[in-house]
Amino acid sequence: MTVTIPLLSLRNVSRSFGTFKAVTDVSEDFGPEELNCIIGPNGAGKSTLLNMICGTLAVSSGSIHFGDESIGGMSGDKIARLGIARKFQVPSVFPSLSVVENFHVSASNALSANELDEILSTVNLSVDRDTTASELPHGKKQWLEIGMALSMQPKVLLLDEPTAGLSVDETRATSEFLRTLRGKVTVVVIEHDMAFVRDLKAHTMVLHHGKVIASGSFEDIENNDLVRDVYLGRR
Ligand SMILES: Nc1ncnc2c1ncn2[C@@H]1O[C@H](COP(=O)(O)OP(=O)(O)OP(=O)(O)O)[C@@H](O)[C@H]1O
Repeated sequence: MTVTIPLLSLRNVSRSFGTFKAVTDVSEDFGPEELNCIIGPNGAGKSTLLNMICGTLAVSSGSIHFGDESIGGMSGDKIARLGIARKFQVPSVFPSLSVVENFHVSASNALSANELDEILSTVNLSVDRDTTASELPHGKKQWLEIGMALSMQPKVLLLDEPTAGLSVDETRATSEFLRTLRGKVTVVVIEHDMAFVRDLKAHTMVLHHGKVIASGSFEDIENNDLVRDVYLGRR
């Protein structure tokens, strides 16, 4: 029997703001090179959880392990250097640089021509390689930023609403290319768009009022009565 050791492991992770508990006792494992999704209504604690994983916010209690390293209290820079890359909801790119230059600037180690081509092709930007970032439409800026995070050659890629502001076709293309990352990098995506989450076929965790109310395949989640109640607004 093969035992998969989780790459990222959260145990009883909590975060309070004053007396308000934004995240309470979250325990979850993210396996190596798996696709994972975190969903939940507005204010459920999704971004707070991601912020704790990448070191933007300290945990109030509980532990976060990356491999066998405890990263719960580490600075964001140190966590990034260990191999956890984060893309925020609003694209932040170098507007006057070309797509390829943006990738080179983001790379932690020099990218070979093959690595560069692979990233360009993954995020559908091969034909735009020499386009100045400021001239890209919003959707391609989102992809550029995912490419910039991939240029760091991370072990974990954290994405906060990568489909924000994208068209239906762009959203579908995004889930298609994220699926190709399975087997290459551990991906954790926060999303609101249920069609996208269904398409992604990822391990899905549902947060509600800061607590995990369900975790499993998207089919399990979709058929879970409590999750349906939460999304239909009955709780
Ligand atoms: N710095 C902060 N100070 C005080 N309260 C905060 C802070 N950051 C988040 N919160 C509160 O914590 C709760 C969880 O917020 P969070 O942004 O993590 O939710 P979310 O699930 O990502 O929501 P959304 O889907 O709307 O982005 C919210 O009630 C929010 O107002």
